[in-house]
Amino acid sequence: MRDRVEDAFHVGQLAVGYGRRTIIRDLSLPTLVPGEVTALVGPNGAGKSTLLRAMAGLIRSTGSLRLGAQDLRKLSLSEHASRVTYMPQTLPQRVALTAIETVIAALKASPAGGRAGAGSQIHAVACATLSRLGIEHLAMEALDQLSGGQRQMVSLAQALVREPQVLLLDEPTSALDLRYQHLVMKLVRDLARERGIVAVVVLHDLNLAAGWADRIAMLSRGELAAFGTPAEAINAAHLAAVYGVSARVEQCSRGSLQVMVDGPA
Ligand SMILES: Nc1ncnc2c1ncn2[C@@H]1O[C@H](COP(=O)(O)OP(=O)(O)OP(=O)(O)O)[C@@H](O)[C@H]1O
Repeated sequence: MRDRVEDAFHVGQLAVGYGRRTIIRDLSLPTLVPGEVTALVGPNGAGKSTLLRAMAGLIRSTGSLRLGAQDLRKLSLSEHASRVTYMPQTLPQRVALTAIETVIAALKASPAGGRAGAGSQIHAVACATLSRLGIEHLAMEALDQLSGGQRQMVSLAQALVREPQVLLLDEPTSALDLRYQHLVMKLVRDLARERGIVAVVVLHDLNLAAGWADRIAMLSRGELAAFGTPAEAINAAHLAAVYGVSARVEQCSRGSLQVMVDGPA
């Protein structure tokens, strides 16, 4: 298990933009600790993907990005990527490879591939990852013949097999049916706990976020509007201010939060 302090992820005074347009200005997050899942939520265009890509080192930003004592800005992009894995919103290219081949390729390209050792072990690790996601039956299917949701699951397998310290998932459930949405969120939560991963997941479904995330980071126009446990961050006042909706947030008989939107505020 990773150490909560040594392997915590720190994002401080981050500023990100495209050309001259600033999207995120002076954004700091409370420390993200290993073993916890943070759901990054907010309206369209709030800057969620931009923030995730900056955390992954894929777009230029200023401010502080640290993993424990390690300043991520001092690392090469590949070193950064070996610690912080980013799964983009866009689905994998329709390449002429099977699902298992794409997972093996991702594993071989990461330090986890070196740790896995020989070819047969690499194959076993890739198979185990597909099984854990409940998609072992897709192993020999050509990626370009899979549905959008199935390709999203393979993309997630590619991210998980790299064994990152920080896992950044941009809308990993957007193309999934109900069962797989919950299966993916449960898996991310379980893996975060088991392996001490810092997981940040962009979600639009607030009920999914409230059900599976330890923390909610609510973004509005490039700024952090709320951060805390689901009960702290998701409430009628925040939903009205950030999303412009009139909503009720109630606890269901099993204890989880339920968001009911009555309409535009
Ligand atoms: N490559 C880009 N070049 C220029 N502007 C961009 C680029 N990507 C995003 N933007 C702008 O940055 C702002 C934030 O976009 P971003 O994709 O980060 O939002 P988001 O919160 O992830 O939205 P959504 O929920 O719709 O995916 C938007 O105004 C968008 O137009």
